Amino acid sequence: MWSKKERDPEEGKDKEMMTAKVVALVQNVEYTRQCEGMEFQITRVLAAFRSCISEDGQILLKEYLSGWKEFIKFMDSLGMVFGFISQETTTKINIMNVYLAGSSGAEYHTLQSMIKHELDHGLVNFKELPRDQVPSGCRTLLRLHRALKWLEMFLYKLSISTSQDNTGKLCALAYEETLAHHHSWFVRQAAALAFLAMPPRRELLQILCVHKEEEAQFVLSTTAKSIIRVYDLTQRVYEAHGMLELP
Ligand SMILES: CCCCCCCC/C=C\CCCCCCCC(=O)N[C@@H](COP(=O)(O)O)[C@H](O)/C=C/CCCCCCCCCCCCC
Repeated sequence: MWSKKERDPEEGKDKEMMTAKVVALVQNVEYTRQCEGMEFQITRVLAAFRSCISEDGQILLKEYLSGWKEFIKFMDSLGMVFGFISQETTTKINIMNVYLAGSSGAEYHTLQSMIKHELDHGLVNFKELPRDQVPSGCRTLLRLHRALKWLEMFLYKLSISTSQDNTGKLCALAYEETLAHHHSWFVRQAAALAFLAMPPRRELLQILCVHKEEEAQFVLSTTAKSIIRVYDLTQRVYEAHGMLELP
């Protein structure tokens, strides 16, 4: 897995290196030309996750969710087999958007303000999920947060893979190590079937507008590191409030 130094390239001199790498990728004329016309663009994921941590260390929910909306385009490009995953992600994003657009929308500007608002108003259920209530923003975002760990693990495995590796197996291994224990038996079976339909590595990299091996490592590791920063900060905030196991 990514080393500690790699996990937080924003510290010290690595901050300039990380920012320079992201800028280099986004401004790479040849790379961005390769992406023209593509529905899913990894550079939009980069931009979203790079911009969702404010200067004072807040997680900006609008930007966070815009990164997830780009992920849905990726899943939709993989076909119907991934439809239930895409639909589930859309459902979670829609719940969040109702809160961001609602009468208390200002309280949902950041993860931290959302947690304070929902705790202050007794909106977070620590014991069970009442079926007759809209799930809280804290609980809903936690589900997306957990999935980011899967993505981090999958991107890492993909970044060190070769053309001989089976991407479905990489998906499944990352899923077993991160998300599976949060899911029901039925969901785990459905996910396992979806992984069988994962396109080969070469096709996946084409969706990422990557046509050279050396580009793959750079694009995947740069993307992963922008996601890791958000994941790690979100994890610390949830942990500080004892909210990592919200039902
Ligand atoms: C080459 C890489 C480019 C990056 C693009 C990757 C985009 C995909 C990123 C993440 C996809 C996973 C999102 C799934 C959200 C799951 C939320 C969740 O856990 N929901 C469960 C719990 O919710 P509650 O029931 O407690 O409300 C829900 O029960 C599960 C529903 C079924 C869907 C879960 C399937 C999880 C599969 C994870 C592997 C994703 C494979 C995507 C392949 C691109």
